[in-house]
Amino acid sequence: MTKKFKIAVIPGDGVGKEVVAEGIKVLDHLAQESNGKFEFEYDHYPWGCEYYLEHGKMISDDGVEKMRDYDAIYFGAVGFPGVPDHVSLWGLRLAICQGLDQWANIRPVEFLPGVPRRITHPDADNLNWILIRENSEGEYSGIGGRNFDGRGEGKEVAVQTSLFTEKGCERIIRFAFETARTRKRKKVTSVTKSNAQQYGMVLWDEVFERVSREYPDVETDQWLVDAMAAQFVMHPEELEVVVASNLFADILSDLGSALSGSLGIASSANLNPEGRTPSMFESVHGSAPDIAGKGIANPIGTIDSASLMLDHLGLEEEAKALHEAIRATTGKGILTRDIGGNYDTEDVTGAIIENLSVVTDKA
Ligand SMILES: NC(=O)c1ccc[n+]([C@@H]2O[C@H](COP(=O)([O-])OP(=O)(O)OC[C@H]3O[C@@H](n4cnc5c(N)ncnc54)[C@H](O)[C@@H]3O)[C@@H](O)[C@H]2O)c1
Ligand SMILES: O=C(O)C[C@@H](O)C(=O)O
Ligand SMILES: [K+]
Ligand SMILES: [Mn+2]
Repeated sequence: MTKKFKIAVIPGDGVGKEVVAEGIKVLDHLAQESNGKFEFEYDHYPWGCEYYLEHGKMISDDGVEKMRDYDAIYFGAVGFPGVPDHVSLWGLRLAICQGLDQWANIRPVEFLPGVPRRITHPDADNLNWILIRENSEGEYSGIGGRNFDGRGEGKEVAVQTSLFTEKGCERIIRFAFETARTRKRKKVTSVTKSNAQQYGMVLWDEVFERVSREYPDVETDQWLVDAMAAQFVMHPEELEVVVASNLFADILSDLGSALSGSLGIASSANLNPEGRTPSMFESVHGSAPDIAGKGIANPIGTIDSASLMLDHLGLEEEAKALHEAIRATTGKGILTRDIGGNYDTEDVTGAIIENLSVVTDKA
């Protein structure tokens, strides 16, 4: 019997629209070639900054609730000049991630063959680490305010509060340890700034130490975020599973992707690990207004996120084949401009689809 997966598609803004269209081509190809094993049924949602300019909101009132009907959400990117970034981000990505309690955001840092990397490590081909971003609280609690009594120009104040709960820390830290158990080295590095952030991040550290005692088979390491940024560059071979707060992991994931070549190749999954709600798959990068509409965006981050989605849907073989096809494509030098090539978005997708047939024929 054919398995049917219902996918909500939210291309969003800027290059998000371009790269999601490419990801759908790849998914369609896989479904076509599956000999009736599975198919995808997509619903496209027009949410984003254009929608906001027309309707005064980033997503329809029942939008987040509607997402519960799907097996997964495939997301592009949000944000575009003309709508303040905090309005677009809170109105769409965070509304969905927090509304559906997608509390674990996984962001692999991968060194693809043929992609010039900005790291001098002699064994860069074998580097491969994964960032685990707390995705529900921390610096993204949204607690705060401005202009409490209209103090007037030059006297404004703003309060922005982080929220760390023991439950929130524990579930993401435990998730990191469980992830480490599935990997080669079995090592978790926890990143905080608990010298300066003496409440929330000290709580995080305490939870880390407590949970780590339940995983004696997993090696642990703890770093302050500033030193960790340097470690990313100096000793990437020491990294395997890196767990950090919402904001720190956000920043470190851009650093990791840049070291591996470009923001354009980094994939991610916003997971509700309990499976109570659908998870959302998207690139790490944003809407890239500087290159939007030119057909030159790198589609790999979004296509590789589709591979994470396939894996999540139980299509492990297809996920692996897609990932291998991406590696074969970069290995052959089919690269967009951000990674030193001259190919357009569609060329890369075409090559991935071509390589996919080669990979699946071999299997
Ligand atoms: N998850 C998301 O939807 C998400 C993530 C990051 C930023 N944003 C939003 O996106 C907008 C732009 O943010 P930004 O400029 O800080 O970050 P960005 O990731 O959009 O772009 C940063 C740089 O990386 C390049 N880049 C990004 N994706 C690329 C791709 N696929 N191929 C080639 N080059 C690529 C861009 O051209 C740009 O020079 C803002 O509104 C921001 O809030 C959204
Ligand atoms: O931090 C965010 O939520 C926006 C963006 O920078 C991201 O990485 O998804
Ligand atoms: K994105
Ligand atoms: Mn980011």
